[in-house]
Amino acid sequence: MKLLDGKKVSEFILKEVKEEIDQYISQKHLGYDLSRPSMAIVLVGNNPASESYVRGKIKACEKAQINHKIIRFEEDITAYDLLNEIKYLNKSHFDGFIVQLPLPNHIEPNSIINEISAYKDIDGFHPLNFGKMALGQKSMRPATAYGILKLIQHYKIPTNGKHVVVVGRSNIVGKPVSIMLGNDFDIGRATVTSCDIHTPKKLLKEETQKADIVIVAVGQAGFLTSNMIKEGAVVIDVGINRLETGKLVGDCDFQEVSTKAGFLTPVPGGVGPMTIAGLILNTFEAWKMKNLIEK
Ligand SMILES: Nc1nc2c(c(=O)[nH]1)N[C@@H](CN(C=O)c1ccc(C(=O)N[C@@H](CCC(=O)O)C(=O)O)cc1)CN2
Ligand SMILES: [Mg+2]
Repeated sequence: MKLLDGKKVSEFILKEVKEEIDQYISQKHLGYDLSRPSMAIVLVGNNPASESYVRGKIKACEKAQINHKIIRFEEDITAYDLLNEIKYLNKSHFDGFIVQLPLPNHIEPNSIINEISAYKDIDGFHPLNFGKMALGQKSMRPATAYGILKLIQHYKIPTNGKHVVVVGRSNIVGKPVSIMLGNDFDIGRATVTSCDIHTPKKLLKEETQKADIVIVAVGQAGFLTSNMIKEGAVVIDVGINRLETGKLVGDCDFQEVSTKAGFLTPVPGGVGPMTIAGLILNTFEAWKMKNLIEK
């Protein structure tokens, strides 16, 4: 079994992005002095997991030399005030921004996401970007799904004509990764089956046992066991579950699955860092679009 080292691949991507930015700036595209890309992160409340992910995003910005700012709000901010901040950020100098999820229960996330300028939506969550992604058009792509495709690409794992089973259909992971792997691109052209936590376990097992690639994103420790996969399968574990012991685990029974899978992402160090790499790639793309480097 080979580990798919998301930590290493993400470091590689951040370095590459930094160097490409350096190059564009030194070339003075269209004769202008370009400033480096910039991102803002809106963080509401003090959810410890969100704090940790945001720290990861800041570290990645530092490595790629992307300017960054955290904009913090108290847990009890109103949806109205948060929307006003979004409207301000849409017009600001930031090339892109995100609203860290989850939001407090009194704020409906779609009412906020839908107001983000599609040009600055570096999470790729806005309906315009999601729609373009689904149609196979150039767009900002949901960061986790984008990161998973980059990981598959890095390890030269074929997807063309392969059977992929995605377990989980959230808007930020399961749904976009299913669509992207079914699109007509090099990293795509797969036969994709979309399942979730409601798929009867017997049917789910029949599907996953046939899969060349299983992507599991359900948020349940120990959900995917070795009797659910075929020998040599590629297993991509998107889960992040913190056990009572404090240990961080994915959705796979790692010990079991690692004896049977051909490739497997660890948790931590697999998909998580690739999510952040996807965000950095989107920021780079938003910056290039703004500066007319790419349309
Ligand atoms: N606005 C967004 N909110 C959320 C997203 C998102 O893409 N945009 N995704 C998740 C959380 N997430 C990014 O925000 C995220 C999750 C995990 C990691 C990560 O690097 N995990 C590490 C372990 C970190 C730890 O020790 O806690 C790993 O797997 O190695 C990065 C980003 C929900 N919200
Ligand atoms: Mg999902």
